[in-house]
Amino acid sequence: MTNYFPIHINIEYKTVVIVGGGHVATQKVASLLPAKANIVVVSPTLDDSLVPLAESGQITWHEKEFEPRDLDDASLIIAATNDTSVNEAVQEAAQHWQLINRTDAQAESDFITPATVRRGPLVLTVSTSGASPALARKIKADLEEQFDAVYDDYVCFLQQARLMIAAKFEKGPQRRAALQSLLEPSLLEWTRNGEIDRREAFLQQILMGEAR
Ligand SMILES: C[C@@]1(CC(=O)O)c2cc3[nH]c(cc4nc(cc5[nH]c(cc(n2)[C@H]1CCC(=O)O)[C@@](C)(CC(=O)O)[C@@H]5CCC(=O)O)C(CC(=O)O)=C4CCC(=O)O)c(CCC(=O)O)c3CC(=O)O
Ligand SMILES: NC(=O)C1=CN([C@@H]2O[C@H](COP(=O)(O)OP(=O)(O)OC[C@H]3O[C@@H](n4cnc5c(N)ncnc54)[C@H](O)[C@@H]3O)[C@@H](O)[C@H]2O)C=CC1
Repeated sequence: MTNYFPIHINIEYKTVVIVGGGHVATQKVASLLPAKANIVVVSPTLDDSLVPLAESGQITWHEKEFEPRDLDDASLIIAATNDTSVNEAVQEAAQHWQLINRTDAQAESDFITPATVRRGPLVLTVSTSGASPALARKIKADLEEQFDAVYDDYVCFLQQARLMIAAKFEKGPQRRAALQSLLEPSLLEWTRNGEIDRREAFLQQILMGEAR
């Protein structure tokens, strides 16, 4: 089994070439869109759900069969056709500095893509290292329930509060204690209930050095 190294790549405006425009390509596009990648799909056909994205310019569709020069500007490459020989040709054409995901051949891949839950800045990813993609998907569904939509606002609040604490306290035990007290579970509940005043009052107490 490969022990993959998990990283979060800043792929903004970098080119990701997806060869193939079917069901699997659609899943990969969905996880690339929030990362603001420059998504290029090379495929003679395009899944219905991708057509509006191509029309609105959110992805670029090259309506053609794969050729090696399609990879010229790619930082990442995803080979997602239903034809093994084409996926092999994509792999063959990739330069050594380009990272490739063979959606049909994990052992040949430089990287694999996890199942992902996004809640604003909070990003939860699940991988089974390819052992069971279906399990990764199921755990994702469980996480979506456990970490519901309110976490978006909650983590944004924590981010702002952390900046305020960092501006107020020097690095050291007092700052650490203040940051620790932000994890008081009531803050999540108040966020959930829209009790923003209570949340704010609690933060002000922390900033006054009254962290418990
Ligand atoms: C290795 C990896 C490479 C890669 O693609 O990155 C890979 C490979 C393969 N997947 C296959 C099948 C399925 N994949 C899914 C679903 C997902 N697959 C994803 C990732 C990965 N799939 C990478 C490892 C991830 C990990 O486990 O850590 C997810 C998590 C994320 C994503 O696609 O971005 C996404 C959930 C998206 C979401 O819900 O968010 C389902 C379930 C479903 O669709 O409902 C099935 C059918 C059930 C099953 O087979 O288990 C096959 C066999 C194809 C065949 O036999 O025809 C291969 C090929 C092989 O095993 O070599
Ligand atoms: N990683 C994953 O999560 C999964 C991977 N797979 C693998 O991914 C492969 C693709 O599956 P789907 O997307 O469901 O197939 P699909 O049939 O929906 O899509 C295949 C796409 O490849 C395009 N294509 C075919 N020949 C091409 C060429 N020469 N150049 C460019 N594009 C070409 C087709 O036009 C089509 O758009 C499967 O064969 C399977 O091995 C399957 C399920 C899940």
